[in-house]
Amino acid sequence: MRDSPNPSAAVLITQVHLYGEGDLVDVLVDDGQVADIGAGLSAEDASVIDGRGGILLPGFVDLHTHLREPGREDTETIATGSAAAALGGYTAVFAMANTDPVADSALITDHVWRRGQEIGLVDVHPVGAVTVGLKGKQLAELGAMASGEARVRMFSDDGLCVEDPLIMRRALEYARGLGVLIAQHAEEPRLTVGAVAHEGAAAAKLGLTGWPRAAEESIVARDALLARDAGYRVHICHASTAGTAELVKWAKSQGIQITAEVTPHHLMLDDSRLETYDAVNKVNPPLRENSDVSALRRALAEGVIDCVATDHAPHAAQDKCCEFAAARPGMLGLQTALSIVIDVMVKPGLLSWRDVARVMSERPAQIVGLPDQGRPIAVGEPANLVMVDPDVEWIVRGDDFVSISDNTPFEGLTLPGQVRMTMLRGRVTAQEGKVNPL
Ligand SMILES: NC(=O)N[C@@H](CC(=O)O)C(=O)O
Ligand SMILES: [Zn+2]
Ligand SMILES: [Zn+2]
Repeated sequence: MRDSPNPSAAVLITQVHLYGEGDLVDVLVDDGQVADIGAGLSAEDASVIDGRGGILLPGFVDLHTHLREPGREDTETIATGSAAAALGGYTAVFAMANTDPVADSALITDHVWRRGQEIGLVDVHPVGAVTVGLKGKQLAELGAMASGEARVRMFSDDGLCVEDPLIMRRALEYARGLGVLIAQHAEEPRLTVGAVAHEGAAAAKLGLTGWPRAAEESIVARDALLARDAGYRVHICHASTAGTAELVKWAKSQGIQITAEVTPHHLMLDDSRLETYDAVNKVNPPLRENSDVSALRRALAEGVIDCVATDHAPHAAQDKCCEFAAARPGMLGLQTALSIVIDVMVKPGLLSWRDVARVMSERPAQIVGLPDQGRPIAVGEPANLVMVDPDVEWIVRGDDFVSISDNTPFEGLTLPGQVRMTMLRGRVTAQEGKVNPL
């Protein structure tokens, strides 16, 4: 575990419900750790944060984010993405490798890690590419990235699928030797040539080329079998169909080591959104049908899908405000993820607050093997925390986000729940909507 660069002063968080449960308590944080928990605590030198009955959870861990640095700093940087993460309640994010240049060497992955630490708002863990240049032909130097300063623990060609089954098989075998995670963007490219939207009635009516469910599900099934034979784990990025949930359930029932994430947008939106031809709704995998949305919610509630990951994908206005087919896929997620989860999962009773801690913090930390994140809120544990006011409602305005880009599909929506404070190793990184840089 890494030490905090400047161990912070003591902080007393008063009047919070741990995991939204039980009586109100105070939590004393000192030297980067939870030092005491109880009613009516006092501490001479501590700064006090009035919890006002808020909910205290372990800081969120995002297994899937795009920060666009290096290469597209006009759309997001490690600094602005870190700020968005802290404001969203995150204490660790995994930055995907599809940058320019691609993060397929320790030179790049170490740079991303160091830059994240300099900014100090969230631990930015670089994801290494599985193949050189994301080209799918030759394995990247996974070992060199894993043993670099960033200690890369997750590899993915996200944006593209590791399409060749032999390369995927080799990747899993190497990953097993290194103890790292392979995360697959499941898309059989021969089935998605020219595809821009979910293959269904909505796309047919609008004349948009369809991305069939089978393009995702065939890779999920294949990779489950490859993981079985490798005797090693595989992680499925952004599950988007009912069939993917069924396949993951089946694979788990066979003892196959498979895990899966779902995005907030796939938990809330469906392809009825396409009608406006507004490319803010264009994303990979595409928004599916209402029946898929329901199945994904159920699968997350039941633990078939392990966690929520944002797939935060900033894009410039000129890459979004254009013809639907020409627009880039992807949408912002870091600053809306919690509120969407509250709206579609907590409010209808599908998840408790303790479950929110599980799907947004504990499971992702376990899946990727982060020892200091997703820990219980208990004395002696690292103080990576988020405090939430579940009752406040707010209106989404892309312009208000700290991200450089503003491509949110939730523009104008009233959402519940606000992050009041985020803390990384005892240091407040965001409070009442403001970030607190080092
Ligand atoms: N999700 C997306 O639609 N886009 C992602 C790539 C990806 O996650 O596949 C991006 O990098 O913009
Ligand atoms: Zn992807
Ligand atoms: Zn992605």
